[in-house]
Amino acid sequence: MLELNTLELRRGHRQLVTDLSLQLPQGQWLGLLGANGCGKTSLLKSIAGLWPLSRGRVCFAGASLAEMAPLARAELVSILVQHNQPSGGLTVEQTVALGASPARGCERAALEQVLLECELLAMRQRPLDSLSGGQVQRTMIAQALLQDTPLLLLDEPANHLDVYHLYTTLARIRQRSMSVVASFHDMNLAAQWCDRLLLLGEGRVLAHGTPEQVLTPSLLRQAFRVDTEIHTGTDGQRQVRILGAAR
Ligand SMILES: Nc1ncnc2c1ncn2[C@@H]1O[C@H](COP(=O)(O)OP(=O)(O)OP(=O)(O)O)[C@@H](O)[C@H]1O
Repeated sequence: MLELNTLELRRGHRQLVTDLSLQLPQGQWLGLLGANGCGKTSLLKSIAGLWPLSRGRVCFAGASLAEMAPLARAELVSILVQHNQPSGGLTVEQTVALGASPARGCERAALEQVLLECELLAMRQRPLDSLSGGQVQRTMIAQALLQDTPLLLLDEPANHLDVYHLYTTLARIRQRSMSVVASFHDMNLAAQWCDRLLLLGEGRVLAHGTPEQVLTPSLLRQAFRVDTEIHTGTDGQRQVRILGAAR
């Protein structure tokens, strides 16, 4: 179980999140939504212990992540960050292997498995800086999966991925029964994959709940300054159609 207890998050003088408390049961997915600059990446980094909270605690399985030694934390949490710059000369396989647990080392079978899952076997020897954006993204997702942690943080997992690779990658992560906190710009994608959504804006949490509770025209107008129409599919899933800038 991931627990966020009375979190407050700031960047410089700007307050991004205040008084955020929630619990995410093991295996569930929480989607972060909100306009550019509202604090999705900062919140993910704070959960991972990469950016300090101004107040509050993040606990996983009852232990405070910030108070844990970095190696112990790396056994529990992995993070996919945005704007990955391919580092000089490493191949796909070498880059994925960097995700290996320092305690357990790089287990061959686990490495082969994630290369297979992320459909990287055919390009395993290619230098990362020779790949397309989507191929780099799949490599970085494979690196995070090799860590094999119970909590996975994904900053815009959809970046650069075509619809086939996006769907199959998320479906394979789903099969692993990890808890996931992921930021999305596509609200329909978030509604499809997440059990709960957290909508950020105006320096606070605008809403937290199921996709049905969060994806409403009034909340989306407040968060994104757009008018929307919400449909419910035959499978009961929320579908948002953007009508235009709010009038
Ligand atoms: N390294 C930094 N130093 C100072 N301020 C930063 C830094 N990174 C982000 N910020 C600021 O913190 C705020 C939140 O940024 P953050 O990247 O968390 O937003 P976001 O919701 O992920 O945005 P986007 O949708 O554009 O990716 C923004 O105002 C941003 O300018």
